[in-house]
Amino acid sequence: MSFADNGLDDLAPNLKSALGKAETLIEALPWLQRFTGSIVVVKYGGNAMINPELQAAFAADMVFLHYVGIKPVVVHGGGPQISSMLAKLDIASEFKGGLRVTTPEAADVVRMVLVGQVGRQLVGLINNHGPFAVGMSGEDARLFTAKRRWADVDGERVDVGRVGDVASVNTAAVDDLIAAGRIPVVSTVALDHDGILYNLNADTAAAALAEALGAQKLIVLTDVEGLYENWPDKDSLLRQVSTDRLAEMLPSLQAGMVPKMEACLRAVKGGVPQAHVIDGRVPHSTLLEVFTSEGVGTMVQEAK
Ligand SMILES: Nc1ncnc2c1ncn2[C@@H]1O[C@H](COP(=O)(O)OP(=O)(O)O)[C@@H](O)[C@H]1O
Ligand SMILES: CC(=O)N[C@@H](CCC(=O)OP(=O)(O)O)C(=O)O
Repeated sequence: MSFADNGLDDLAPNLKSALGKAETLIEALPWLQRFTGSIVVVKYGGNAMINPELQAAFAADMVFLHYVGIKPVVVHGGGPQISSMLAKLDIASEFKGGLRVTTPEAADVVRMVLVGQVGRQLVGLINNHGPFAVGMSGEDARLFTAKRRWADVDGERVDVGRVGDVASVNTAAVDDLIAAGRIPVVSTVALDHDGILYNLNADTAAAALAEALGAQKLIVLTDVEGLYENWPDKDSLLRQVSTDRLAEMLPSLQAGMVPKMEACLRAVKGGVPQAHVIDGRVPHSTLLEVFTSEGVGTMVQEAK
């Protein structure tokens, strides 16, 4: 029963509205109890960084999580930002199986854009609230060691150049930052054992990091409401999908959804209890996911 329905009809409108806010806060209580002290890995996709207001709202959400005792770790993308820089530099670029075909020259541009632009900007927005965010790339303290990755195009293994998978994760530096009350902001480039630079898909890297950190949740912000069973039929949004069903669906998925849903599957199979794909175009969608009973987007979990 809501406060407003509780025989309080003659209350002044401002007090009614305040009671509504109290209701919202109290709805968060079970979720605060459940997630306080937990690590939540949040992947912020380049397509969800639509405008400065949304980016600022995202940054505020991370700081909110921090203040309520949740430990957010941000892994950011930047696909559109990389594409626009490659176009400016007149370097051709295409995707195969959801992965960017990456020449050595393009890998340098990926590093420049992710580490030097997108990561910096996010760190700055979070730090508008206090000295919380520290940016790092997969190269720093050898967070990720990369190994070469091939794309899967209609069941065929396709060479996409300097695209890496995560061979191993060394969480030491991220652990230190979390222990110091900081918010790590991770850019997804990494070196392999021979020191060669690789471009990691940010969903893939976020999943590997969530698994290695023992995160309670992986939240992936993108530019659709979630996973649609029959894309692009907007009535086919899945609110929940089991790992078994997702594994069956994977071969039929298209474009960016392929690495994204592979990543969610990998995280949950690797012990992360829940992975969520949510709409980053909605301000504060992360808070809606974590603190409301109905959540938002698509949740992936093991079949019970
Ligand atoms: N089954 C599906 N459900 C939802 N989106 C899909 C599906 N299949 C393909 N897509 C496409 O995948 C896109 C998200 O992937 P991507 O562009 O790589 O996002 P991001 O930059 O957030 O990682 C959506 O905008 C949509 O066009
Ligand atoms: C190998 C590969 O495709 N890497 C991605 C890295 C950035 C990324 O993943 O960004 P989004 O999350 O915004 O898609 C790329 O070059 O676009």
